[in-house]
Amino acid sequence: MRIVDIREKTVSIASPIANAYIDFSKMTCSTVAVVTDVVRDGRPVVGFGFNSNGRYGQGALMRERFIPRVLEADAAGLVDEVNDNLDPFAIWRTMMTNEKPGGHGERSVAVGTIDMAVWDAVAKIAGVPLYRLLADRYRNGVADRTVWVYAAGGYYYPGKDQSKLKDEMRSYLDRGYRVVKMKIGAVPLEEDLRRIEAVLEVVGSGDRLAVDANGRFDLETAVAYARALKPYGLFWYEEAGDPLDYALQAELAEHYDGPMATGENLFSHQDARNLLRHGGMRPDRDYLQFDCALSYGLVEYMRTLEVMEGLGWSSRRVVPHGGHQMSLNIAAGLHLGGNESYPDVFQPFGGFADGVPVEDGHVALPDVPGVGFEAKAALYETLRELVD
Ligand SMILES: O=C([O-])CC(=O)C(=O)O
Ligand SMILES: [Mg+2]
Repeated sequence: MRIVDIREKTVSIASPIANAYIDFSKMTCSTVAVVTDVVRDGRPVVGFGFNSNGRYGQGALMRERFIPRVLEADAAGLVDEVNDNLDPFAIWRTMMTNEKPGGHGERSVAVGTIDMAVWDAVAKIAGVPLYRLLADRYRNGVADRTVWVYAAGGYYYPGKDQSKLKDEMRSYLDRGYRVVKMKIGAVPLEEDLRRIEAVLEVVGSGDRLAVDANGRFDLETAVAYARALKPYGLFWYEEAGDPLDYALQAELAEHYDGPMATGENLFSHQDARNLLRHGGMRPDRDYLQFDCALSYGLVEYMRTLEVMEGLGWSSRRVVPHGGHQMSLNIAAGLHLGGNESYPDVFQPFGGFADGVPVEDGHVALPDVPGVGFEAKAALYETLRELVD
């Protein structure tokens, strides 16, 4: 059993939307196919992966370092004899050969994307959905039947007035979501408060609305927003300051007793550990948003979950960033608290399996081998381009 090829391609996910820090007018992402010599249903098993929005395609790093290391390795060393399958941990170690610690910038995205494709292949070789494989291997066979999801959107874009923002949020509720998320921080506080109040008119109460500043604020601005947001009783206040400014996050907690969320821009278990040690995050109410597709994949994610456990955090406090099916599988199989969803943006990568409705804020997973990409037609069409 061996990996015979790993292919990658950079695809556009450009759109006119903006958050408080970046616009997505030139956004790209990598797609990856891990081609194996294992045959199922008369065809070679191919695992697919892609990286989440917000970091660009990582083709150069994959081509120059990570793909050659896997293809040049002794194939026997990448096999999990016990499970008669590929070994994602051995493949991960091979990819990370001769990589120094620290500085988790873009390579964590490159490795995370290949790792997603490896796990897709592993679950396909086993003939089961990935969440089932994870629950069987690591959670005594118990998987969550459905996963709580919230609808992320509410971006800034040219010509978007409050009535359009309200229409967007109403359409999420119509599609079964109970909690929605909108961007803040790209306009003055007073204007954001008017936008928030417009959305509250649609969703009804603060506990159905999360806001996301995308790391834009200095401490003073973060605190000013905290004071203004407090009376709304929001679902969470996300990424107020720079993702690596743990002191800011800790100080902010002194001014805001409602739930806060952060972590989408932390790409390793060491960074996650620093946040939990020094960021003042509160395990009884705050949320962690680590995204495997940006942070060295599921192999590293398991280390992050271990770090959390060691520091007294339930895995249920994790609601990953990224709105992709990989995190949805991890959520169901490893008992996370939920998953982000982008019903309208970042297509075809956002959203879940076709024909599986969101009901009362929860979504079920399709019963197909692997991550479930084949159950999302528009996405599968894009991924297939790597092998057709
Ligand atoms: O706008 C983005 O970069 C995405 C983001 O923060 C989120 O989904 O939480
Ligand atoms: Mg965010």
